[in-house]
Amino acid sequence: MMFQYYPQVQHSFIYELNKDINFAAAHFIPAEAAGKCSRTHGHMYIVNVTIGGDELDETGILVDFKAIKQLVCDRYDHTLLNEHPEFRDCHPTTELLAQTIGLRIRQFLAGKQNRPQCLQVIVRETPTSYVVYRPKRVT
Ligand SMILES: Nc1nc2c(c(=O)[nH]1)N=C([C@H](O)[C@H](O)COP(=O)(O)OP(=O)(O)OP(=O)(O)O)CN2
Ligand SMILES: [Zn+2]
Repeated sequence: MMFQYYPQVQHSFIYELNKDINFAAAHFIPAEAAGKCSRTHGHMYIVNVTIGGDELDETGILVDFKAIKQLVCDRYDHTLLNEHPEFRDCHPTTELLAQTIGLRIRQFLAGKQNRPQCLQVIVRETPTSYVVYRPKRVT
């Protein structure tokens, strides 16, 4: 496992949890401007999710690391991203994948009594390209 430098997100929560997730997927960007990326190709996506909160649950955790991994991998690992309904009307760019993962995690966390918040999602598509998505805070 490679340890990486991650951009930090500012917050005042007591707890901050980070989960690294890797998955393999294919995609294509069906736009003339995308050049070679308009052809189907694959990536080993590297995702980092940051979650904050002030309260732990009855088990003593903010949120289960495994649950965060499953949310992402069960949906996207070894799939063609373009075939998912969330990318029917938009392209599976790094930006929109990060946003989609962020929204998915936010929906999952909304059901938790201890109210953890998704603070940041980083999606690395290649060794030289990554996007940081920071959802607007709901207060
Ligand atoms: N802002 C974005 N730009 C590009 C995206 C994207 O999602 N958002 N995606 C691509 C392609 O999908 C491509 O897979 C990644 O492109 P790139 O970083 O250019 O890949 P390289 O390995 O060729 O990078 P080098 O640093 O030149 O080796 C393109 N752009
Ligand atoms: Zn690509």
